[in-house]
Amino acid sequence: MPASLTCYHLGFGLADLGTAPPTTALLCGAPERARQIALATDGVFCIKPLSENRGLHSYLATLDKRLPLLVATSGMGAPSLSIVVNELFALGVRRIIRVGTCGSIQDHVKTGSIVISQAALCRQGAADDIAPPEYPATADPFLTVELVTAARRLGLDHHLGLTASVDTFYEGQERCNTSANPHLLRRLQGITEEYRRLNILNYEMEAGTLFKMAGVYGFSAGCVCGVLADRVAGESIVPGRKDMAQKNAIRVALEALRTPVCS
Ligand SMILES: O=P(O)(O)O[C@H]1O[C@H](CO)[C@@H](O)[C@H]1O
Ligand SMILES: O=c1cc[nH]c(=O)[nH]1
Repeated sequence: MPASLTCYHLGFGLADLGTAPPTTALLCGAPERARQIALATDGVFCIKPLSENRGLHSYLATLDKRLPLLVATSGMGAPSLSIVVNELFALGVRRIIRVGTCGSIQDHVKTGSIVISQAALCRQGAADDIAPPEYPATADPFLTVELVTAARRLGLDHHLGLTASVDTFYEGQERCNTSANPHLLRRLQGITEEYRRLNILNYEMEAGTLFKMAGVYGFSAGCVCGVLADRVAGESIVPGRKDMAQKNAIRVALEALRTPVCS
């Protein structure tokens, strides 16, 4: 990509990334989480905010003044993530860790803990524009080992397993009591129980498409999410769990980058 070009959606280009452009990105659904990582996390030094175009807050940073890091926002859902990831790849990013939040659908996966996704059941329309539905949505195994090792080292309650990535927070995750739409399509009624029996751990809305893009484009992707909803007990976000869940997901991602065991 020519240095003079600005990515249309991200709102910055290679010329903004200095002489050693980051090849690693942390990608959050929420702009506040990107801001928190870049501006209020031990060991992360923000070189400069890059853009807030369309609410996609991005920062140029380093980890421990050593590893160049892009901290970016994907927005919610796969269509937005696909645009952001496409443009990050064009800028030379080759390793992406999604640092997200999720809802647990298993009794043993408690709120406040974290889930590291080894692969995703990808029920996402955007991903079908990139690869066929049956194309595997898998995380980079080495990066995933780094995330699990980091969680262990930090002594955090964590789970490694399968994630369901879907397009909607309400209908697609079988919410009808807390949704403005109480009518669920027949094919979605009972879907959470079905996924539970398939040993899927959690619901979120981006990992599957990220993993498929990683396979097709040729980059390394991982995903760590803090659990803030207990979908065995109910539909709502559990108050008071969000901060800890997010903080733990951030800690795991940074620790994985800090102390790699696979390379
Ligand atoms: O907290 P983030 O990273 O946005 O992730 C989760 O939260 C959003 C829904 O509330 C979706 O984007 C879902 O994947
Ligand atoms: O239940 C949840 C919580 C966060 N994000 C989701 O997609 N679902």
